Amino acid sequence: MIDIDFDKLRRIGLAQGITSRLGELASPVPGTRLARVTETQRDVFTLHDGTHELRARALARVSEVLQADGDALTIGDWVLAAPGEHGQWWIHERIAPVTQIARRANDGRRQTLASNVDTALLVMGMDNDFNLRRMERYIAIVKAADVAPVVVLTKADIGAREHYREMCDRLPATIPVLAVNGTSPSARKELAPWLAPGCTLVLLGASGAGKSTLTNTLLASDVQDTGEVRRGDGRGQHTTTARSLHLCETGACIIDTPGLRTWRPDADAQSLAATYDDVQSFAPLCRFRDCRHEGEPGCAVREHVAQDRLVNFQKLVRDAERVNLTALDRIQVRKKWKKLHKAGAARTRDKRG
Ligand SMILES: Nc1nc2c(ncn2[C@@H]2O[C@H](COP(=O)(O)OP(=O)(O)OP(=O)(O)O)[C@@H](O)[C@H]2O)c(=O)[nH]1
Ligand SMILES: [Zn+2]
Repeated sequence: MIDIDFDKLRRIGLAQGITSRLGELASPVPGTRLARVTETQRDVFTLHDGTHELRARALARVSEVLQADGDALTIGDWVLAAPGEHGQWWIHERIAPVTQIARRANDGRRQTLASNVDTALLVMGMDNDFNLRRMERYIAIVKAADVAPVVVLTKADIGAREHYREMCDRLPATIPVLAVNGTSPSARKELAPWLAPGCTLVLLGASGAGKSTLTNTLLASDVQDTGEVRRGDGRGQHTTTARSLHLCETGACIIDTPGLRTWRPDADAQSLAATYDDVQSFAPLCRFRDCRHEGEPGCAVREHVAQDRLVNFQKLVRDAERVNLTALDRIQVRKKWKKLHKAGAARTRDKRG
């Protein structure tokens, strides 16, 4: 039997996708408990089971299997854990995440950022840090991971308000854009539609963009609004002791991440291209079916999509293609050489024979 308290776990974001995966497990270890990873520190993990925080390590086979796939235990993951002999908890299984945001490090290794996330708050200041192209990259990366993007422009109180207009003009209307003062409680009201109970959000953006400020504002209990003072010991209701995955008053889970200015997408060119709704919807109207939207006549995409946005789109896709191609190319080249070598050896044999 696995120990699962659904009501309590729903409070820390347990959703249908994970429960059905749990039912599909071949042979779950008896006596294990379902819990969520709320903090990672090298090989020690903080888990939450809906009531308590647990400190755990992963069994070697769990980390090895994940590592072989370029995967790793990540904040937001759901795991099955059991106590060992000395009060130490062990992670016996990781439930395959429904969504996962990852990036490629410069050496090509995959780094996971957050698992089982519904919404990504893409945080950018309306100050010197403002950059339309970088925001478009963020959007493509999270959409390719099936996570819904919300653009949150911070420093509305001190930044250049026209940046808000620029962003709205640039992006398709399907992507929500907010301008907030992250230091003000009003930000909580503006973000309320994404803070429903059981939803998990991750904040992504460059260092100094205002992620931690916004997280703190979203986490603070609004005493004036509810007329209530925080209850309990801060566990379960408020995971105040956890640094990375926090429980918001509204019932949403919030993951704060370290600053990431740019990151290489962990997605192929095709899935990245598919995230540009506007390009995808106009492309069928181009005169040529294989239009690259690079100057062909009768191009509907060039007619409707802002030029700089299109240039950025093409760069993103080309970059992703190049990464794919180099890996593939290497295999192709190796195959070709092997073939030539074999043919050469066979010819030599024929001549001699
Ligand atoms: N006036 C104003 N200041 C803000 C706002 N958001 C953030 N700041 C300030 O900007 C600075 C950086 O904010 P942080 O929240 O630490 O930024 P961060 O994205 O968490 O940065 P890292 O933790 O390095 O990734 C702090 O001095 C904040 O007080 C805002 O909406 N208005
Ligand atoms: Zn075209």
